[in-house]
Amino acid sequence: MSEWTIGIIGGSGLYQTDALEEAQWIAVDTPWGRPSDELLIGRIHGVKFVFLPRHGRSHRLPPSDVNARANIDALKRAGCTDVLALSAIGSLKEELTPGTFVVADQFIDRTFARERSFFGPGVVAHVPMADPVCPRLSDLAAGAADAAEAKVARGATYLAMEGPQLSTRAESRLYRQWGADVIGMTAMPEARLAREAELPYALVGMVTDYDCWRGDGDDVDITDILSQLQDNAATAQKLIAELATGLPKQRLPSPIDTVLDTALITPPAGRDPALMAKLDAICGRVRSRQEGE
Ligand SMILES: CSC[C@H]1O[C@H](OP(=O)(O)O)[C@H](O)[C@@H]1O
Ligand SMILES: Nc1ncnc2[nH]cnc12
Repeated sequence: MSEWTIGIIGGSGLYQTDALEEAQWIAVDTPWGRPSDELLIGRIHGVKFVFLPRHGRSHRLPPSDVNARANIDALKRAGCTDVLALSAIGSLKEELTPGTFVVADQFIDRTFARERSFFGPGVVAHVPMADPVCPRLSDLAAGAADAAEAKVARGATYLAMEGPQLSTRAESRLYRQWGADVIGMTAMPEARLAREAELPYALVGMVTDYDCWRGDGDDVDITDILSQLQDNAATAQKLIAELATGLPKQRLPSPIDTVLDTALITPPAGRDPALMAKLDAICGRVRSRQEGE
């Protein structure tokens, strides 16, 4: 058993959090480049939290330019044990009304212009993604959203699009036929990279709009999104504080903590030392375990 350190990735509208005590912004560099911003590190009820605004504090990074590898590496390097992502999303279902907090459990990845793995020539790993989120953290996040008095929907398929433009009506309707419930631009490859970094990941999407599938003359418009974002962000601040209150005192291990034990298939002798050095935060645990064998 060990302590929790919770990484929070704040999406559009969520650029800092007031919930942290003794909070400090700390600059972190990574072998993958700079994360979106400095990390805001502090405690809530004694639990360490590390907050990172996904688009930067001044929202200067569009979705395709968010360096998700640097963000996940920085959170791992800062000692995070688990990562909760908070995101603005469009709804593809009538019942998922604006303001609903949706705890995603599946993803469809339609992104195409992003680095999606820490691994590559010289070090090969194939992590399982059948269940892309951590059920324990998702439950805790859903409980925290309830406690923050949000309308909560548990279990949803999030379609990640490249953006930055919003969908055409035909795309929006196609995604509904595919079974997607909500749409956004950032959860992929973030969730994949968290898994490669052995970080249990959960995503709470906060509905800002109905996208454009309804075709009722009330299509998504950025002004509406921004106004709903502000309401959602106020509830998200409460969610973060409630998450700290609801965490079990000690953190039991998760199977995700050790996923590279079987997923990393290049044997130690065949690994490229330069890439292994770059992977120090991501698979330092496996390396020291295997080299000690
Ligand atoms: C301004 S709405 C579009 C923008 O918001 C979402 O980002 P995030 O997931 O970081 O909240 C969405 O995916 C788009 O990037
Ligand atoms: N309709 C939408 N499409 C993609 N990303 C979004 N983020 C918020 N609303 C969205």
